[in-house]
Amino acid sequence: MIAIIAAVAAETALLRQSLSPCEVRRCGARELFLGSLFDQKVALLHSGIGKINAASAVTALLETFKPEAVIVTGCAGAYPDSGLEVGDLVLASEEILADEGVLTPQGFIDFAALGFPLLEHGGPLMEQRFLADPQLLAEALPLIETAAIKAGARLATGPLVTVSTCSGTDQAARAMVQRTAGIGENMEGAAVAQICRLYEVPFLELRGISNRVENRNLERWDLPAGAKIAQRALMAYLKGCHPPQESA
Ligand SMILES: O=C(O)c1cccc(C(=O)CC[C@H]2O[C@@H](n3cnc4c(=O)[nH]cnc43)[C@H](O)[C@@H]2O)c1
Repeated sequence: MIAIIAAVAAETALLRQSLSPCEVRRCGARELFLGSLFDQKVALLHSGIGKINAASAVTALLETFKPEAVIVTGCAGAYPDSGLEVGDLVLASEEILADEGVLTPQGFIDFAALGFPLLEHGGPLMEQRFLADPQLLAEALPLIETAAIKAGARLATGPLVTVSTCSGTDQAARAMVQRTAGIGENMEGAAVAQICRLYEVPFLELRGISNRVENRNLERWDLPAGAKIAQRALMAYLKGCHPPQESA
């Protein structure tokens, strides 16, 4: 089974239309949609926006199921100089927890530099970056590249940054790029990646660009366009990838 997590229902409407059958079950405090998509068994969950919702949703899921992979989807903002525009695609090479640290007169100090582990699993994890599963990423890249070309969209692969306070100024966006080398920003990905690491479940993240990260101007945002391209590309991936081995 492949688990798909998005923040809100609008980010999975197309996926749910194609899900057959579409059985609705409880998963902790949330609804879980179970069915098949292109011969892949899929469990689909809406976490709600932000890291707390995302961590709680994926924890409830992984306490009940042992999926072969967890894929995060939805919208993201494109950082300056990423080459990405609204309607493009981003596949995360890694996820970065960008808020956890201390802002000092000398700049931001992350938890690793402070000496606090964010995760104790097989020893302390002294970093706040979580890699996408290399095998999933290698399989997904060509399939999503093809989907992007068909849709006339660009695809970029690189670090995605997870924040609680979104960057609503050009200055904040540039500072975040300088600090993280990220190509885009979201509010859930790193939380899901951290919990996947804890449960040793492969993690992948594919998002559609809904906005540039810049001086806040909602007239330039297009959340439906970001959600649509991400779902189209995710469907192309599910259609083309090998069904995962069922775990015992
Ligand atoms: O009203 C605003 O200025 C505003 C700023 C950032 C995010 C929002 C949302 O409504 C969050 C939507 C949802 O989509 C992801 N997302 C999309 N663009 C961004 C972004 O530039 N920075 C952070 N997250 C973004 C996020 O994962 C949320 O789930 C509104």
